[in-house]
Amino acid sequence: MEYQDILYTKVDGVATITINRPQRYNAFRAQTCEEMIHAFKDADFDRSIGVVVLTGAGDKAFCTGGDQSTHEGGYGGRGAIGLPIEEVQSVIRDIAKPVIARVNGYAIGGGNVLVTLCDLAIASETAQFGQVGPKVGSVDPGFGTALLARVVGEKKAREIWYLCRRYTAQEALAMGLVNAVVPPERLDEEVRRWCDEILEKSPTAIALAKKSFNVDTEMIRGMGALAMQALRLYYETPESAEGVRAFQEKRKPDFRKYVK
Ligand SMILES: CC(C)(COP(=O)(O)OP(=O)(O)OC[C@H]1O[C@@H](n2cnc3c(N)ncnc32)[C@H](O)[C@@H]1OP(=O)(O)O)[C@@H](O)C(=O)NCCC(=O)NCCSC(=O)c1cc(O)c2ccccc2c1O
Repeated sequence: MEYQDILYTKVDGVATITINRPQRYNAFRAQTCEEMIHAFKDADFDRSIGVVVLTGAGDKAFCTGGDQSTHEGGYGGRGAIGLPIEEVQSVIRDIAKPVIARVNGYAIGGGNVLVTLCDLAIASETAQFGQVGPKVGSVDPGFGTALLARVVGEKKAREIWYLCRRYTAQEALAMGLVNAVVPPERLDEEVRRWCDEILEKSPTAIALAKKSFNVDTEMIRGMGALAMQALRLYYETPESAEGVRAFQEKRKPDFRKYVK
């Protein structure tokens, strides 16, 4: 597969997938998801690879979720919402190798979900985290909500989704969303150090550990699949459209008339 939206490199046992859409703050569209799925599978099948790093191009954003400029009641590609994001989420969990999020900037919306899903996360001091779904007419009521609650606790996860605030890297560390925070100039070195420590370990033991960690939260995948069908219907409503339009028009959304 020829990649347009991602960069994919392999160096000394580490595969790095970089979402390469800095002009869109590394938001993903359908094409980006297809390429990420392909690259993760390649890394899984490649016996020279022991760890996968997921990151974003540039220093502004790790990933800001779905590309709102391609969102018109759906994202126009494959799957229930026109974006096979549930397959990206699944492949991160399913590959037998640890995935480390190298969080170099904004991890917002679906980008924050990716951080939640990665086995480990190392953030630059400049990174910012948060959810925006209820502000922009969307929600990820699967791994986005339920797995987040497992990672940061119920109260914090509800705060993150209901208030849509932004959190600093230090706050993300305190809530357990990331494993380490370093100055931006030390990010690559720190990520490599963590990768090298993993690469020294038994790959079979690591794979068994990863798969065993997944078991406890596996039912969330089913919840997410159901949610995608519901989201398809939600995206067709004026309420969801108001959120997308407000983001595109750089104004506050007006959802009050949709209170049930
Ligand atoms: C990321 C921000 C907090 C940055 O704010 P800031 O004020 O610093 O900068 P701007 O807002 O001016 O943004 C700069 C520039 O980037 C463009 N941009 C940023 N994010 C996106 C995006 N996601 N899509 C398209 N473009 C984006 C922005 O338009 C500006 O471009 P200009 O040309 O105007 O300069 C802030 O930008 C922000 O809050 N972004 C919103 C992010 C967003 O709405 N994301 C989508 C949420 S929905 C989602 O991600 C999602 C993901 C999933 O995985 C799901 C899975 C299952 C179900 C649902 C899912 C889902 O809904």
